[in-house]
Amino acid sequence: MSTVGQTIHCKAAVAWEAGKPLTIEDIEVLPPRAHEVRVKVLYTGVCHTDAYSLSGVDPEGVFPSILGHEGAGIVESIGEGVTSVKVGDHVVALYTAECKECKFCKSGKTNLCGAVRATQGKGVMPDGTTRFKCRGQDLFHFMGCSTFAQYTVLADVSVVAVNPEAAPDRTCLLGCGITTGYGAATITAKMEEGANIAVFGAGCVGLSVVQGAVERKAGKIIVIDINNKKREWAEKFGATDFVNPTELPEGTTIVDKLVEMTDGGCDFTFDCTGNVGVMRNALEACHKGWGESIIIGVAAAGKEIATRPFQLVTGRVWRGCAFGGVKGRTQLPGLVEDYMSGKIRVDDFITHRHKLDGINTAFDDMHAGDCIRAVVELE
Ligand SMILES: NC(=O)C1=CN([C@@H]2O[C@H](COP(=O)(O)OP(=O)(O)OC[C@H]3O[C@@H](n4cnc5c(N)ncnc54)[C@H](OP(=O)(O)O)[C@@H]3O)[C@@H](O)[C@H]2O)C=CC1
Ligand SMILES: N[C@@H](CCC(=O)N[C@@H](CSC=O)C(=O)NCC(=O)O)C(=O)O
Ligand SMILES: [Zn+2]
Ligand SMILES: [Zn+2]
Repeated sequence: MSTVGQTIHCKAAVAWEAGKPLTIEDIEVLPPRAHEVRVKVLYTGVCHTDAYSLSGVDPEGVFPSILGHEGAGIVESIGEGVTSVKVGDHVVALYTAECKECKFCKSGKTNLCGAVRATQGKGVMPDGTTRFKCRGQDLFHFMGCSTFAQYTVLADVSVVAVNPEAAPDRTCLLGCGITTGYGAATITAKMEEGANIAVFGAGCVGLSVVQGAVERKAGKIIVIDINNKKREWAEKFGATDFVNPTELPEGTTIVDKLVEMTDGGCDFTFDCTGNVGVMRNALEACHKGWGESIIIGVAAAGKEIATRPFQLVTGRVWRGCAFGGVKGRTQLPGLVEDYMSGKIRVDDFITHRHKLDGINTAFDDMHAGDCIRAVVELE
């Protein structure tokens, strides 16, 4: 029986309040309205940002909500006016929308898009309402995606169709972590061959920066992580060096160490931890005159970055990027093809797998230190 135009009853992992485990609930998913797409979610990754928002430190965190933003699935139905995808398309959810018409999209200077960002940050669809109900209550959306549900509704600008031959338990990871790191290295950083780089934090994002740097033929690719288990991971993805900052000799800082290893400082550094102290080290480990530090990590509400302005006066550059600077609708299908052809590694990132009812274990995995990405099957 067709579900088109009907409310769908299905399961979802609901975040009722900050800091509490998710609970598996029967929810109602309303039909998509104009310029919206309803997607049967097949797989979702669990990103550090989901844990960040669930913890309660995200200024945009609203509850009750359905988290998840690293998802892949199949279009179940479309609302009026949707032309960019059709029923049956294999799609990836985009937390960085691309409308192709707004000031941002037309600027050619950024992958950020202004079309749905304001409502997305409030946990609602562009018309200000939600498409989820549970126990008689509305549930908020998350990052325009809400992939911890068997069905979700997204704005059409927040969905991209990809090669249906690509396995959705892999393409879901291109919806955030891998694309973010790979894009930061290959799009945001204008990395020349032989550049010396340092990557702070060897999770999915950091290791993806490493694979992007290898692709750009960087020189030294130094990974810094406080967890020694990450050394093997870093080397597997092509890092030339690994440093655990907690094991440096007394009196030697991580900045001293990196400056010494790179004859004066790195050409590019990347923060993939979300720790503002690490962000400062990453900036100060850059080469005088030209070194660029790219902030990727998401820091908690109230946290601020600091450095001596002299660091910038003397030519170091602080910048940041969302989704690696990748334009989702324009560029993600190509990245999926790059995965299919073996140019981008995805399979290696999957260390843990769960069914929807094991989703809280996926959050525990993330904190246990031996997890790069847990993939959750929605069926
Ligand atoms: N800007 C954007 O578009 C995006 C940003 N993010 C953000 O990027 C960051 C990384 O995400 P993800 O890879 O999923 O996270 P992970 O938790 O998988 O990886 C973070 C890594 O950093 C390590 N780490 C923690 N503290 C330090 C420190 N002081 N020095 C060095 N290493 C440290 C962690 O070690 P341990 O294993 O011991 O915890 C872990 O290996 C997060 O802040 C996330 O919110 C994610 C996606 C997109
Ligand atoms: N809601 C947070 C900001 C969180 C944030 O910076 N998100 C990143 C993506 S993290 C993905 O895992 C991002 O894309 N930022 C740009 C954006 O427009 O949201 C807060 O308010 O601090
Ligand atoms: Zn993410
Ligand atoms: Zn736009």
